Amino acid sequence: MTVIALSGPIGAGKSTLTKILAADLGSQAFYESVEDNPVLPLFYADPAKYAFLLQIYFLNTRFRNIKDALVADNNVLDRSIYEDELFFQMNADMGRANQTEVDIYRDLLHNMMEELKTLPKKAPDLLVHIDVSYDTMLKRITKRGRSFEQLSYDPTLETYYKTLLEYYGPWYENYNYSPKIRIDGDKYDFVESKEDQTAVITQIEDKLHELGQL
Ligand SMILES: Nc1ncnc2c1ncn2[C@@H]1O[C@H](COP(=O)(O)OP(=O)(O)O)[C@@H](O)[C@H]1O
Ligand SMILES: Nc1nc2c(ncn2[C@H]2C[C@H](O)[C@@H](COP(=O)(O)O)O2)c(=O)[nH]1
Repeated sequence: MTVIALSGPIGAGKSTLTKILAADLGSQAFYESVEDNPVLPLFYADPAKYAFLLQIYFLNTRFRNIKDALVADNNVLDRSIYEDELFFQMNADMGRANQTEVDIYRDLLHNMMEELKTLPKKAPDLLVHIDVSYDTMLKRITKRGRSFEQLSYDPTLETYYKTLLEYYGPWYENYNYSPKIRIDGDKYDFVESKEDQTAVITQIEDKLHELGQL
């Protein structure tokens, strides 16, 4: 039983690599709630009003995903729960949540994380982190085309995305819930190039071999 979690900024390629990796390993893919997420468009329209609600929504849906993924065989999760606090901290630092909301959210998150310790597997076996530059991130957000994520929808998203990248660097360095591997998302086009796709899969499989998980 091997559980892999993807991490990385918006548009890094997590969902795409989750699909590729799950197909390659014969695992089940677990995606975060985006298309069916009723709060996400509200958040992008009015971040200060909906930051807390969106965070609670993601926490709830991700926790359900994790409970399913950590008890079944061979799964790939398209974002780790460990990134949730990064998002909320950043939004709070940008003035979109107050200290009471931050304190309540943290308490709830840590309370729920305690529950994970009772599961057969307490953390993923491997975190696969996709690193991207701002230019790559923006190119992919544009390519995917969700209207409310576009700079034309809200030009202040440029600052939001650049700040997000600044939070991700230290987050990845400090991440220690499981072994981890960094994929160069600028270098590898695992959508258009079969060769790049193979190179990325090989890096991940080599790491799984090294860990005795494959
Ligand atoms: N390595 C890559 N090279 C080129 N395009 C990519 C790559 N990874 C993802 N994409 C494209 O970028 C967009 C965002 O990818 P997605 O997997 O949805 O990102 P995430 O789940 O991290 O937000 C999609 O249109 C996808 O086809
Ligand atoms: N404020 C938050 N936004 C979040 C969180 N997790 C995801 N998201 C947003 C970012 C994207 O617009 C969308 C999907 O994320 P992808 O990286 O998969 O494109 O949801 C969060 O915890 N807080």
